[in-house]
Amino acid sequence: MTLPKSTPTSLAQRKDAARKAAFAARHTAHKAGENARMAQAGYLSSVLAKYRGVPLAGYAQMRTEIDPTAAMEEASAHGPVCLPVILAPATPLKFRVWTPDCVMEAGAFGAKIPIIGDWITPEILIVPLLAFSRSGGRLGYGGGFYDRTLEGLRAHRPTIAIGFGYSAQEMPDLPLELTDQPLDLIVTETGIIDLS
Ligand SMILES: Nc1nc2c(c(=O)[nH]1)N(C=O)[C@@H](CNc1ccc(C(=O)N[C@@H](CCC(=O)O)C(=O)O)cc1)CN2
Ligand SMILES: Nc1ncnc2c1ncn2[C@@H]1O[C@H](COP(=O)(O)OP(=O)(O)OP(=O)(O)O)[C@@H](O)[C@H]1O
Repeated sequence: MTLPKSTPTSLAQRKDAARKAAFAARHTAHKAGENARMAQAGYLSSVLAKYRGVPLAGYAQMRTEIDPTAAMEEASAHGPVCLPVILAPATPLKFRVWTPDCVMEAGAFGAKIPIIGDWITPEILIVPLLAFSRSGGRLGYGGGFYDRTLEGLRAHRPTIAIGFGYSAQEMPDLPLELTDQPLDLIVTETGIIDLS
C-alpha cells in the first residue's frame, strides 16, 4: 500500500492520510479473507509457541482487524492471557485476565472487555494496527494507547510487541513520531517478520 502523490506534509496530516489509506487496505483484505478468519492466526500461534506460560495480551477483534482469537485460545491453555482495558483517555491501558469462555461487555471506544477478572501485567503483547512498516513502525487509531502502554511496560522489563495485521497493511513510508513505540515482530496471515 502506498500513499497518493499529493500527500500533505505536516506529521498530523500525513498520519491522517496514512490512516485513511490503511483503513481501506485493511477493509479489502478483511473482506477477501472472510471465510478463513480462524486460520489467519496460524503464524501467530507458531510465534507464541516459543513463549508458553509467559503472560500474553491479546485483543478482542473489532471492525476489520485480523482476528487473533485462535492463537489466544491456544496460549490460554499454557498461561495467562489478558485483554486491554481503557481507564481514561491519554493514559496507558490496563490488562484484565481473559479466558475463552469469559463473559464480555463493550468497553470504551467499543472494544470488548471481560466484565470481571484480575489485573495482570503482560510481557508479550499482540498489538492491533492500521498499518505497519517492515522496520517495525506502527500506526493505530490515534489514541496513543499502545505507545503509552509499551513505554511504561518497557521501562520496567523487556516487553515484546507483536504487530498482527494483514500483509496488505504494510506501508513502506509510514509517518512516525518520537513517541511511537517499535514493534519487535510483525505477523501477518502470510508470514513472520522478526526484527530482533
Ligand atoms: N481490538 C482492539 N482493541 C483495542 C484497541 C484496538 O486498536 N483494537 N485499542 C487501541 O488503542 C484500544 C481501544 N482504542 C481505540 C481508540 C480509538 C478508537 C476509535 O474508534 N477511534 C475513532 C475516533 C474516536 C474519536 O476521536 O472520538 C476513529 O478511529 O475513527 C477505537 C479504539 C484498546 N482496545
Ligand atoms: N508516551 C507518550 N507520551 C505522551 N504522548 C504520547 C505518548 N505516546 C503517544 N503520545 C501522543 O498520543 C497521540 C496519538 O499517538 P499516535 O498517533 O502515535 O497513536 P496510535 O499509535 O495511532 O494509537 P494507538 O497506540 O492508540 O493505537 C499523539 O499526539 C502522540 O504524540
